[in-house]
Amino acid sequence: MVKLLTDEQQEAVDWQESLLLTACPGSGKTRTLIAKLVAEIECVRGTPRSICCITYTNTAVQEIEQRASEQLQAGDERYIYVSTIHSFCLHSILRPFAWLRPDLGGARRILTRDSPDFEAICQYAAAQVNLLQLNQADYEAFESLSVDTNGRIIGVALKNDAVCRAAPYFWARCAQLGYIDFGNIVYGAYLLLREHPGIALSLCARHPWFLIDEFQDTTELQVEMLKLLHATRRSKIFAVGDLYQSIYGFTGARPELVAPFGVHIGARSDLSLSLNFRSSRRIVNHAERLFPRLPPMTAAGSTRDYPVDPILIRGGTVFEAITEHFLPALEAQHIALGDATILAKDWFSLITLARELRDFGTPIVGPGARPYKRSRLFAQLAEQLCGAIVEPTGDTTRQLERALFHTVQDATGQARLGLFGFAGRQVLVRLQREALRLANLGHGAIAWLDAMSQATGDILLRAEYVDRIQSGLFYASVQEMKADMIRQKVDIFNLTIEHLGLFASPTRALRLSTIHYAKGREYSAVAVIGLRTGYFPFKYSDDVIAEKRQFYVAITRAEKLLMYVAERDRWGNAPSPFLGPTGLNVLR
Ligand SMILES: Nc1ncnc2c1ncn2[C@@H]1O[C@H](COP(=O)(O)OP(=O)(O)OP(=O)(O)O)[C@@H](O)[C@H]1O
Repeated sequence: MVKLLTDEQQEAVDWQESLLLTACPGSGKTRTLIAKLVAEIECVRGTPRSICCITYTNTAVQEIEQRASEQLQAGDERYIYVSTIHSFCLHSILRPFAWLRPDLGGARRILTRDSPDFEAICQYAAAQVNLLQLNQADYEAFESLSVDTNGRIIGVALKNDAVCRAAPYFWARCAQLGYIDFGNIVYGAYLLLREHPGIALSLCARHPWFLIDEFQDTTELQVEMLKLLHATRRSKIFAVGDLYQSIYGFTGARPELVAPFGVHIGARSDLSLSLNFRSSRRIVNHAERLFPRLPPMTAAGSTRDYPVDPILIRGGTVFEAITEHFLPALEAQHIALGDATILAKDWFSLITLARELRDFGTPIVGPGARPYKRSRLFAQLAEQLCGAIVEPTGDTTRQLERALFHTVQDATGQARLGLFGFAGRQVLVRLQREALRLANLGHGAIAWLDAMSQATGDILLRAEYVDRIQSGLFYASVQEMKADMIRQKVDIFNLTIEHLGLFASPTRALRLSTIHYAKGREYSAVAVIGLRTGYFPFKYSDDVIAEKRQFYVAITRAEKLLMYVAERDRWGNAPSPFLGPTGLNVLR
């Protein structure tokens, strides 16, 4: 099914040279990108080439693949290659060409926050510089370590002197244990591209177009890589983004690199998408007060005339603001809980609220909502199996397949791609049948978890996806989940299959999330919390405009209802200056 495009979207798709497209919030950036992806297949069909699309997160990759597949002819999937920047660097550059520079670590496992050795590696590196107690911010700084073209540290880690000093030990320890971190994946790929021009030639022979999503959040390293690709003169670049939505400065993103890059590659840059199909006119007006655009952003979607002004709630606690104002407003406007979100600058400000809302009986998803660690081996598959029992959706099989694949990978260290085929479906049918049988016994979620984790081990052992020792890991991880829940003071005997299923199909629950998580998403109703002086923007912030952009991203997620929450804090701080005369002017 071909989606209709506006004239401005169509003009961008039809442009046959490199293009930097500025797109205001809700202007159909993704729709335009997908239309370009599908349109350019015409020039590669029947060849070994494909159109390469690089986007920011795995979720965005899945969304683009899925939405594109609705418009593709049978067999055309092979002509699109959608990937995150890290996956592109790893699979298209580092691994195939690692033999040119084995020291760059192309053959190593990827180190993520969930890797079993992550904390031990950080602690080892920190100890080398006499940092003996690591806090959350230190782990985050290690996790986001990234470098510029000269290998110098950039981004948030720069503000953490101890982590900067510990970084060489961190990288050396990673190498020793056979890991590579995200920062070095991109840096290693850049070095290979720079030192071996043949690599760029081979990539450009394969991909006549590179489509780049969220270009405002690109780093110097990524810009330099694109320049090296463009220098072959064999590929064109279609980059789409919005400078006002650049919120990844902490990973080294530099929106000021966009314009010079456009000039460098001779890209057209006068085209912009200015119709917002997401938000009501009243919400768009607020966004325009924050960052007036040229041409102005205009509400053009079905919610255009929605008659509710954004609301400011001040004083009281966040919990009171949500339960006494936001939830009743959702009910009055007939907005489902699953269509609404509460946004905060960082996830720890959501933890207490999550606990209070859980006790209040409001179904929620997001940080603090899960009473156990998400990384527990059996957690993801258990949630998906429960979701399939409680509320199967059109996407259930696909999500189950993905969960099963990841669970087997975590248990065995092996990527068993066969799980996405017929053999995987057979295992899934067995798992689902057993999950349903056990749920029908009506003994509650804890008994279900115990029995189902053992059954999963047996089914996967019989299908030869795990060995005998690995088959016991699922039950063991359920014991860890139980311990997590007891620590969180959850009444585990009242936990139901519905509770577990909620995390798999969050359409019935209110989502609590950070603004970064919400980027690229849209909700009928949004409450932005923490709008206090000193906190938003942070009183020691050296980049208030970056925080203003973050606030801009938050308010432009809303379609119909927008609520600002300036809760009371113990220092009696006034509401955020973003709400005052220099910002939205909603303070009286
Ligand atoms: N030509 C169009 N006609 C009608 N609706 C459209 C059109 N283009 C996009 N939309 C709708 O507008 C909404 C926003 O689209 P999308 O999420 O792609 O915007 P975006 O530009 O990526 O936004 P943001 O940058 O804020 O994340 C979606 O619901 C989409 O279906």
